[in-house]
Amino acid sequence: GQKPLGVLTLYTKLRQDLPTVTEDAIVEALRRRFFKHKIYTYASNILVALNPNKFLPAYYNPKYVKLYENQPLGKLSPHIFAMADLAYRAMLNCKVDQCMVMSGESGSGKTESSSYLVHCLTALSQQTYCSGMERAILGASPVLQVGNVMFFKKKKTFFSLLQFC
Ligand SMILES: Nc1ncnc2c1ncn2[C@@H]1O[C@H](COP(=O)(O)OP(=O)(O)OP(=O)(O)O)[C@@H](O)[C@H]1O
Repeated sequence: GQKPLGVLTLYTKLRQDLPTVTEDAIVEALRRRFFKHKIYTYASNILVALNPNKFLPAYYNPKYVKLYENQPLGKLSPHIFAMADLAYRAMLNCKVDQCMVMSGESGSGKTESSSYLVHCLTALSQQTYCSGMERAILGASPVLQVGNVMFFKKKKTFFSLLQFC
């Protein structure tokens, strides 16, 4: 296969896309992408999501959960499912609680993005590699939302999605 994009390559790619890193250059790069209906952009391992204010079916086809599964960040085009997969895999591999923080002004899409993350995490956790026992535990531990924090449980590790504006 294809050589995965490492952090260095990603950085080089960013440098190519943004020869001068100023606020104007960043906004302009995001604007150019937005007009091509590309609402997701990586800044290193952070995902910047722009609110398209309309449903973009091309992004959320369920097959993309599978496509982004277990892929190094940056190999495929930026996507919220890639972030879900990254955190999910870190939880499974390192057996350490994971926390995803979503920050943005009111109306920027935090709640909407949370539901895409929940959708993807739920799908990932129902994959066939889950043992029957894990599935039983998952089934008994539905996602819990307390205020702006959503919790998932998988074995002894917790998942939380935090939102703030
Ligand atoms: N990825 C997206 N695709 C389609 N529509 C979106 C997306 N993100 C946001 N929206 C639209 O923008 C609206 C506002 O988004 P959302 O409610 O998620 O904002 P928020 O950041 O949670 O706001 P608040 O902080 O006020 O709760 C949504 O109701 C939805 O119509």
